[in-house]
Amino acid sequence: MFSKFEKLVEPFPDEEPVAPPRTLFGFIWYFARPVWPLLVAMAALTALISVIEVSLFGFLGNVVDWFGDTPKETFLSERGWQLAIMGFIILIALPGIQLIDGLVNFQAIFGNFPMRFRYTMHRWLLGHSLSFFQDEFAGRVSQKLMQTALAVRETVIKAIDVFLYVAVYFTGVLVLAASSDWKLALPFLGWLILYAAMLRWFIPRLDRVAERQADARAEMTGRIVDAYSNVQTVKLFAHTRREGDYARSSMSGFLHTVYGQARLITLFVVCLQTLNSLLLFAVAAAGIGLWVNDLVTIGAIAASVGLVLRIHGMSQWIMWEISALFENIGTIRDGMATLQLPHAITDKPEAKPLLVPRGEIRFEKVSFHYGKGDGVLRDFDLTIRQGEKVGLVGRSGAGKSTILNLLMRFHDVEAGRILIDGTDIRDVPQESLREKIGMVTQDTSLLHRSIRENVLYGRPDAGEAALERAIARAEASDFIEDLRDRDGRTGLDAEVGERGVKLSGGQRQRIAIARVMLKDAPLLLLDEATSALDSEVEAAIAENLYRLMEGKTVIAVAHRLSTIAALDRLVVLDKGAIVEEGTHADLVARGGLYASLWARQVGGFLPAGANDDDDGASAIRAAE
Ligand SMILES: Nc1ncnc2c1ncn2[C@@H]1O[C@H](COP(=O)(O)OP(=O)(O)OP(=O)(O)O)[C@@H](O)[C@H]1O
Repeated sequence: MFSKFEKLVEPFPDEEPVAPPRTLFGFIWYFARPVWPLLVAMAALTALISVIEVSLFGFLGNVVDWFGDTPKETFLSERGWQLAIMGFIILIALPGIQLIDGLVNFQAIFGNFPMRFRYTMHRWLLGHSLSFFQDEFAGRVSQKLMQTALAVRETVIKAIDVFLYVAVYFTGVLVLAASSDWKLALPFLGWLILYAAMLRWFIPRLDRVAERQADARAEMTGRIVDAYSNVQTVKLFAHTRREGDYARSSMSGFLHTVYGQARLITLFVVCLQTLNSLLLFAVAAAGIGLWVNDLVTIGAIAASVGLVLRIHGMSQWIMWEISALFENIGTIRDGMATLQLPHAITDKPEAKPLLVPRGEIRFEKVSFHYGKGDGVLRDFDLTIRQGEKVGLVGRSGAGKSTILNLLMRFHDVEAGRILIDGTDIRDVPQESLREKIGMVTQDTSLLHRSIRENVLYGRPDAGEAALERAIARAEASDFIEDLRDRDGRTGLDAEVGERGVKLSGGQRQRIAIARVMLKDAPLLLLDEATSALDSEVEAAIAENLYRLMEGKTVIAVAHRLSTIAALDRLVVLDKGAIVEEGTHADLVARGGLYASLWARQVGGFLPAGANDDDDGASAIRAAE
């Protein structure tokens, strides 16, 4: 029975996720729509339970009246069948309905609904461009994903539960009281009006305080997380105490909002108790007055007092449910600001996979400034022929990484175009573009998985032999053999820790190189690909790296010029424009920017032979 209900909602739908709607209602409905029949069923069951509960009080009143007007001898024969029906409702029908309600609520919706949200939105978020994740903290995005999923579920369920239950229940109460005498309904009506006024006054205030509290909580958590994630800097500057004080000021800001909230709660509880006492008093007084004048029966008074006591407990519940509802709506609004952002870089619907028969890369009048209007790349032209190996050289901030990132389409160019074998990279699916490019970056963070999974990321279907060959070519076999993680897994199966922190920078970079070797894509981008390696390992890898470059078009960026001096052509950038081009020997001979950069790297003088028109190899040796 449980599993039948658990299968009513598919938590992992196949459909490709699309941008969720921008309005609050649209956003909630987008996720609620697939389960609407269950929500309708839940609403109907809630209404039914509510009607039964009120009618139980009505029945209680009748029983009290029967005690007075039916002789004991004939009581069972006269009232037996009515008692049996009520017994059936109490013992069989009500628990049965509550069971179905529970199955729909907990088995079908409770777990599946938020998981469906998370799965859909996670896939949507993964489609965002790199700059989305650079602007947002990863932790913040994932927290929003988790929280908003629960908030959407709670909002939908609470909205049905509270509003429907309350509407049906109070209508039932008024009808029941009025059916004895309309005057008996007056205290309930009065209570309802005052209660609504109270909610109107308290809820917006609680809502505002909850919003301030959420901000204060985010600030407090942010400061604490910042300190933990930069703990090395904190220790380096011996600022442990200062960090404590820094967090303390945000903690006291948070505490302030808690005090504000607690004051409102105390005030609310006192007001509600007073109102409920007034209701009890008014119903009892009205009941006695009406009974004295023979206008109502004892049973009606018993039923009314029963209802008052029930309302006593319920009114507090409603208040918390409504303020929780507002809190959840606040969470959704907050989450929506991040989750519904449209993808900045999208594939054209008619995009066809990229084909790279030759591997020519062409930048045509490319301008790009990270949306700042100016200052990074302007009218940049560069053609890299099939199989050519080009090194990009320039001072820090010249725009080298930007060029590689544009080619990967991590950002879209603001003007001009980038062509691969004549195809504009905006006309092909991003995945097919990136499948054709192998890239090793300076700051390699690994996935929090095993070494094997990290390397296989380059080509998930690669066999064991190919995997081991790639690792050997990246000079990574030795250190991998010695690895052991906390759970005792060794070698390729050892986990690397979050972002690969348990490995040295050079080890991480070798894994990244192995991954790209395994991928074996026709275009290769190396952005400071060997910067974290010591000279010995770098020299050992260099040969394999050159072998990997064979037949591929390569763009390499390196500050250590010796690592790229031997490439076919060096392109020297300054402030986003090409200022020099040529082989290492040409450029050194020219005595321009490259020559001065090179001279500084080899110790303030040009090495012997650097001016000769060799392939730069002697210069490299001199620089080492
Ligand atoms: N995500 C970004 N948002 C805004 N501006 C950026 C961003 N990334 C880089 N920049 C700016 O673009 C310019 C070029 O940066 P880029 O990283 O391409 O230079 P680089 O030549 O690779 O430098 P380095 O050698 O230090 O890595 C710099 O002025 C930098 O501040």
